[in-house]
Amino acid sequence: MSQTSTSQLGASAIAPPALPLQDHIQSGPALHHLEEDATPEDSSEDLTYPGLPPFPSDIPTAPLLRISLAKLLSNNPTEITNLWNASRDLGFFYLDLRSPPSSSTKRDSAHEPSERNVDGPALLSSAEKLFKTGEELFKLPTEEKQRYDFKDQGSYFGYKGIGAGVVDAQGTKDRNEFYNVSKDDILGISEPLPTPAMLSSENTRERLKGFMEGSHAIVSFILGLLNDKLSLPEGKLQSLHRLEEVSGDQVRWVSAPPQPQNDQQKALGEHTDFGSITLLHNRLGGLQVLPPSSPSTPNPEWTYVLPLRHHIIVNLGDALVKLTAGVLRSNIHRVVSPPGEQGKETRMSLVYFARPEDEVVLKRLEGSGVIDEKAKETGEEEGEEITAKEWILRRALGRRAGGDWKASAGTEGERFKH
Ligand SMILES: O=C(O)CCC(=O)C(=O)O
Ligand SMILES: [Fe+2]
Repeated sequence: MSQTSTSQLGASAIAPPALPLQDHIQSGPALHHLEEDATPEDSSEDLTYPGLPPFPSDIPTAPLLRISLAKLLSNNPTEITNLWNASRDLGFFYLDLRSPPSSSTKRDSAHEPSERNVDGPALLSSAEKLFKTGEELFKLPTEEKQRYDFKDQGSYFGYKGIGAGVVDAQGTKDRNEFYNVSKDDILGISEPLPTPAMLSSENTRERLKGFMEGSHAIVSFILGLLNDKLSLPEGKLQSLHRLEEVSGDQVRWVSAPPQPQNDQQKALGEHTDFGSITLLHNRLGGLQVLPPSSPSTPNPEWTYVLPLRHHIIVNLGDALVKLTAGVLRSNIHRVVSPPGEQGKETRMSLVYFARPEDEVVLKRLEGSGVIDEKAKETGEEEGEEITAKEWILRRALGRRAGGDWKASAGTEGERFKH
């Protein structure tokens, strides 16, 4: 296969020419370049969201690699290398969920168990419907939504109102509301939690079930590819994330109303995600990442992630950092007001958070030379023994108003150590 290597910052790697991207932030030499295979991107594609103001063309955006799920499914080695590099360098990438454009990317191994239920277009249409559900959900009166805040019962599932979370150590209130739905509840693995009537209808539960199964299938598929690259024993990562086992996996709707022009606070404070893999459906800007520092970028700057239609944003969380001694990266991100005209809209995201099963102890996995090598290189000591359940509860509730901000820190501090 002919391969050319272009800069990771090249526009074709990130966004189509229809969305002119200015000089991107200078990312350091530590970042890998995008490997491109012989299939060129369709330059006529329009990746803006219809009916929404466009993301301003003069604002720099982060150099996330665009990876095609169809190419991953067809075992395209270049695409798999890009996935591996993105997972180590930035821990964030776009995943194009569209069907293969031509027979050249037909799945030749679609019957592998790890690929069952992997269906990008179906996930996109299911997300479309759930966006509408989310819009209706947040229209409910605040007092009604408030009845489903279960923080006092030690649970992060259910509702979190605007200002019920904090964005920094000073306790500044957040500017968004969440609704978290547990995978175990929807799949009948745990007792159902009380919900507003619109979420308990059979229709909505079926829709959520399909979305959770489809999201989980993509997560397992990605975990399988990472497992191979890490040279872990066959199926190891997937075995820690079984759909039918008890875990903190959840769907979250996030909604932030427009903010006053003269008072733009962070909607969601800086954080790394707690779990393993996050699949994020975004339509408006506002998400920002802090690119990894390197000798050429001593002062990394918060940089917007441009939402791309037909794509999701995938990011890795702390659990994978802990399991791999930092081979995989969980990058800091936050949410601010969408820029320009987009700031006049209510910003909603739909997220699937995949986490290790509750009882998985988050410590370095055995059986991988890549992980052993990394641990040796960084001198990583075996840290505290904490289960996924304890870790996620501590992190999630510590970011609520009145929680312990310091104790709820994630792996982001680690990056400054090495
Ligand atoms: O809304 C977004 O774009 C990101 C939300 C997020 O980072 C989170 O809920 O962990
Ligand atoms: Fe996040």
